[in-house]
Amino acid sequence: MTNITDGDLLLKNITAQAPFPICFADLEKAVAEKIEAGPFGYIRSGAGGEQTLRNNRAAFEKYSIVPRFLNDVSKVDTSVHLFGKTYPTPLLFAPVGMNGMVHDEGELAVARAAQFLNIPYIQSTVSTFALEEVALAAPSATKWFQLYWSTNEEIAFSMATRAEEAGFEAIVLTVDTVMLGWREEDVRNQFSPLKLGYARGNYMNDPVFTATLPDDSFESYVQGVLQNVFHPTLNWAHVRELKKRTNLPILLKGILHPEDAKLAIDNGIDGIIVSNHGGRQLDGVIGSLDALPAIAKVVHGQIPIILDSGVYRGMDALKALALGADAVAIGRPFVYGLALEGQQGVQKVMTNLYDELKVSIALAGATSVKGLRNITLVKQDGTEVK
Ligand SMILES: Cc1cc2nc3c(=O)[nH]c(=O)nc-3n(C[C@H](O)[C@H](O)[C@H](O)COP(=O)(O)O)c2cc1C
Ligand SMILES: O=C(O)C(=O)c1ccccc1
Repeated sequence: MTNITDGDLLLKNITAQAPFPICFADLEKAVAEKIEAGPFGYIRSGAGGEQTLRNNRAAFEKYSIVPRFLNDVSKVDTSVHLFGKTYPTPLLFAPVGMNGMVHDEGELAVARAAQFLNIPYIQSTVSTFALEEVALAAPSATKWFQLYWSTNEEIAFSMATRAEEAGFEAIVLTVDTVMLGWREEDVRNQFSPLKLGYARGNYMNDPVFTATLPDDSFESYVQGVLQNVFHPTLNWAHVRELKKRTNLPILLKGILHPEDAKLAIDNGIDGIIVSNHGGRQLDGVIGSLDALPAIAKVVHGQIPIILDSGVYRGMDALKALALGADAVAIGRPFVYGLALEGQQGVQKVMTNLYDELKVSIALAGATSVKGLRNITLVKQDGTEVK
């Protein structure tokens, strides 16, 4: 429970000694000026002509909040309950690979920020640091492991087992990246972080993976990762097999169709992440927020729904929560914070999102995350959507 009468949540940003970018556009601009075009383009861009990337933002802009007043909103409860634990805020760290591209401490810095803020951290398969290193760096953070299936599926099972042994509390199987999207900006910049070795963290120390390599040269590792990380055969039978091989709850990340959400429930999946991978996979795809209402209808509270792709403000989070998400995951914003100021930068970005969310919930006339479901949203044309 946050007491909103504590003071002006914005003031600490105004009196800050060293100003820090306050919104997504400012963050992006600052990072563009700080890091090289290759890594910056890799992080910023979407696939193809970036229609999906634009759809994500357009979807948020299409919905308007119709606030209610004269409720006492002095106390706002932003807490959320997920898989048996309560967190102070409905925000999560989306899995983002290869953090070593923008900061030497990479995922370690992000996981430490997650621990400090008590926000669940989802570590990517293609991280610069190994999951065991992250577990050591942030032992009390809630950690989930994002799994990319492997062509050699024993590698996938090995990683899932390692995650469980290292104290990770859920497996997030990403289903939208069976091959890499058509990323034109990376062609322009002639940039591949995979080829530079930024994705080796979890592979280097995997006994099943290393046993498949001809030698321990850098080139063999990189080739091994490339051969395994893309896995176009992935299907529901693999999901069922994974369920047998792990005791952890499984979430599917990248669900956009209500039928797939239904199949996830039918297959005993524990949660879904409505996402189009931040517009980085198939171009021309529905904005994730636009996909949410139909999915929320089918899921009907049976399993938690997390949404990502384009949540760049507290007010965006509010809209997703009002339309049926239980929590939202943040991608690029925290990566930009990491690039600018490491762990401190990640904390500043997430704290600003959280503070803006608190202010927005209160100003919309609600006093809790659940209460947002009663807030009226209208679409651009004025039609009431809920
Ligand atoms: C640089 C970068 C790397 C990513 N790597 C992964 C990954 O390894 N696994 C994954 O499931 N999603 C990955 N994603 C997608 C994010 O988890 C998330 O879906 C997306 O960033 C959300 O959109 P947003 O950046 O607009 O917040 C990556 C995104 C970015 C920007
Ligand atoms: O860049 C990404 O979005 C991503 O998810 C990914 C997937 C496989 C290998 C490297 C990155």
